[in-house]
Amino acid sequence: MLVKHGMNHLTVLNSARNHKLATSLAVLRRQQFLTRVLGVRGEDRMQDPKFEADADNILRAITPVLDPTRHKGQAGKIAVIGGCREYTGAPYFAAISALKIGADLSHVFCTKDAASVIKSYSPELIVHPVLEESYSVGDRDKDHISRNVVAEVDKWMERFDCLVVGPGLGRDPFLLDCVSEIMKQARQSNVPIVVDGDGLFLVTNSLELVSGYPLAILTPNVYEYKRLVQKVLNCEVNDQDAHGQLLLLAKQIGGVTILRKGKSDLVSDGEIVKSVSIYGSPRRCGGQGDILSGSVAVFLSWARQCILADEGNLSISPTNPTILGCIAGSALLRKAASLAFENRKRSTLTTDIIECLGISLEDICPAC
Ligand SMILES: NC(=O)C1=CN([C@@H]2O[C@H](COP(=O)(O)OP(=O)(O)OC[C@H]3O[C@@H](n4cnc5c(N)ncnc54)[C@H](O)[C@@H]3O)[C@@H](O)[C@H]2O)[C@@H](O)CC1
Ligand SMILES: Nc1ncnc2c1ncn2[C@@H]1O[C@H](COP(=O)(O)OP(=O)(O)OP(=O)(O)O)[C@@H](O)[C@H]1O
Ligand SMILES: [Mg+2]
Repeated sequence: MLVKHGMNHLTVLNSARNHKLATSLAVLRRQQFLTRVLGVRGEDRMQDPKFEADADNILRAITPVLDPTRHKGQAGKIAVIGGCREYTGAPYFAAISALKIGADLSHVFCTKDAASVIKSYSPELIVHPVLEESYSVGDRDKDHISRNVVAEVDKWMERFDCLVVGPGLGRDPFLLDCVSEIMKQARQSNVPIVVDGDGLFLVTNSLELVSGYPLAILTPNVYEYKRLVQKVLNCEVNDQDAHGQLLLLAKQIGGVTILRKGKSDLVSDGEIVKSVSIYGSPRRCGGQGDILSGSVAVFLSWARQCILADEGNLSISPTNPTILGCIAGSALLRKAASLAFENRKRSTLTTDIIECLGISLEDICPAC
């Protein structure tokens, strides 16, 4: 085929090398330009040490001691809204991560197709097959079905310390309408919401669901962040002023907390910006964001408990529980990913990282 086009392997290799060289030169020139203009390399500004969170101390401060007088439920009850025909892994990863970190109960609200599959992954999860997609509803009374779906989740709502909306949710319009109603109920009950994956697709198109809700956390990956920036700020992602843009974005959505995932994780509530740059893993296998959303939900719940118990005298800063939850979740995931990679190298998978969550937390705050 190559010969047919008048190229042999050597010419292809040379042209590939030349292309690589030209790209490297272009990157170098751009970095030199930024260094001249900004005084610091653009990428490095995202890892400026003065913004780096004191993640270990935060983890120590908010992780509850294993007190024998506590009863089941006090270490956290998390619910994941997600899981459909296509995706069963994502809600499982989020929900099981919450348990592995130390939450007492982890629920999953998903479609009927997904439920038995998720149950078969683990008997530890409480799985509710309540969500419906358009294909299963057909011409039946959609209003009636929607009311039932929302009521099924709502009867549990008061018990939850945090909802995670989106891992493996899919994008079916009827299902997303029901989830919008569930989010409104959660907000009315003052239940914190971590929005991830397809939940971000929903929220980006219906910002009013989270706008002005201080207990909402958005955890966008690179594409989800791009879509959010385009929608809210009407511009492109600006990595030269990543902190400023994230601050502005969080402020524009009424002070929600945003955890921008990437080489460094950046967190802002519209007032401050913090970064977590602990070395994680070079493996980018799918599912790591799901571990993060489940972890953030648990740490946010623990941070809120701590703040209530200490009546605001927490010895760490910042003190916003959503920011604390994001920092703790991000740091723990990165430590676990690093440990898993040490053992598994290129074959590191999300399930390997989940197995390292416990030991990674143990290293920072021993159970006894
Ligand atoms: N095992 C599982 O069940 C998993 C399910 N997941 C779920 O899958 C659903 C979809 O999430 P994804 O993060 O995969 O989202 P997308 O389906 O939007 O993106 C999938 C991939 O497509 C590419 N892509 C997306 N937008 C792009 C763009 N604008 N330009 C170029 N490339 C682009 C990227 O490589 C991206 O990682 C979510 O519900 C998520 O929670 C993921 O969490 C991964 C694991
Ligand atoms: N380039 C990177 N270098 C180091 N860590 C990264 C990098 N990109 C992402 N991460 C880490 O991986 C975690 C998951 O981020 P990622 O962007 O993979 O999420 P995601 O695409 O939503 O994942 P999922 O597949 O679960 O949907 C983040 O907390 C982040 O710390
Ligand atoms: Mg994701």
